[in-house]
Amino acid sequence: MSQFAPLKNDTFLRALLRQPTEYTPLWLMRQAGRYLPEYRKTRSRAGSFMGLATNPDYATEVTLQPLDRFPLDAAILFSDILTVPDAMGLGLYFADGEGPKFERPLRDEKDVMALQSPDLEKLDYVFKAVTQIRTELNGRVPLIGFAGSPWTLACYMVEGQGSREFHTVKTMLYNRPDLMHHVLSTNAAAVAAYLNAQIDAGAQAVMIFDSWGGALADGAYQEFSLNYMRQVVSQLKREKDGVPIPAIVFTKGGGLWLEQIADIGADAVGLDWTVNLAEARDRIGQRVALQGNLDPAVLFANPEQIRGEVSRLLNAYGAPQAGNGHVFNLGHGISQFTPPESVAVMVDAVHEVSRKIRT
Ligand SMILES: Cc1c2[nH]c(c1CCC(=O)O)Cc1[nH]c(c(CCC(=O)O)c1C)Cc1[nH]c(c(CCC(=O)O)c1C)Cc1[nH]c(c(C)c1CCC(=O)O)C2
Repeated sequence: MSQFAPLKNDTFLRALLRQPTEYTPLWLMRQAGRYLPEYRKTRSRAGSFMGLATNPDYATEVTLQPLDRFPLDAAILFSDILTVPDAMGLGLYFADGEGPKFERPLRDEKDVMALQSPDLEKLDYVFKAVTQIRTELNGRVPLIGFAGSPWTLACYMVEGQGSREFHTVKTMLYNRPDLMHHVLSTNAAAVAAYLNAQIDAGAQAVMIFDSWGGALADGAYQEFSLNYMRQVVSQLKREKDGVPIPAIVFTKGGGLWLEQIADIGADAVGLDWTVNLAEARDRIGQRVALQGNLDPAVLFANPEQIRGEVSRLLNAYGAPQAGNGHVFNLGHGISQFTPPESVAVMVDAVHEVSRKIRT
């Protein structure tokens, strides 16, 4: 028996498991974030992004904010993928107005060989937040846990920050593939342990974000990103208290490799907005559920256009049939400049139009 309240809305979990649903469930990548004035308020009280993420009370508060505004079908833990390399000792910080950075990036053989899977104690604030969020959700909707892919984490760990060209990490990949593989297998072990601890703490589905897999060449993608996501997925707990825990994998820019991504053992594959949803359904929709894939920029348009684009996507997928399933989402994280009213229009349109398509 679970210590948590029973789920009142399990539409999201059923869609991931390719079971019938009355409508298409949705949630949004980065649904808790700067486009919400209440998020900005809590963030200024906390002082910084990490101040929010490391305090389970704040993390719970901001996780629930988008759900109080919109009838979304899932909550996602408020945290960041870079908490794992931080716990490995790389020293994560956010400089004002810039993205995330590491004080001690992996620069040479000595740095790489010293890398170890982190003591999960150091990430206890994450697991505490998971349990507190699940408790306060009180069965409203399922809670998603997440982690970065081994490759995407390695990009930040070697570059020391975000990058456009990935000069440093790709130099290591081609020049010293042995070192690259050492980083990636350490990351894979860390990510699997981290996701399993989130599942133990109460996460009801998990997602692996491979934001930079699409920066790799064909061949390199399979060797340096996909292989390690497969390792992670194969080590995940797929059940808790007798209930399945679905796993979602998302490679941004992975459209060319959908069949291979669908083959690594996850329940669902996330799609960015460059992918045609009807084609993706035909290619892999009987093997995995699909999640996506509205261009986040659609939310800058007027309500009529938003409803039109939502309807176009839902119709491209069509009515889910036996053996397939669709979770609506954006093709990448929501922009901080999104008007919250546009999100309300989109959420209502997804529920309304998808009910109609089913009848
Ligand atoms: C690459 C990556 C990161 N973080 C993440 C990824 C993978 C997904 C993707 O590709 O977007 C994942 C992430 N980051 C965050 C979440 C929270 C859950 C959610 O609501 O989806 C998730 C799932 C919060 C966050 N993580 C961050 C913010 C903004 C920080 C702030 O409040 O100032 C949020 C809400 C910071 C962050 N963290 C990261 C970056 C590049 C940034 C800066 C982004 C920016 O400035 O827009 C690394």
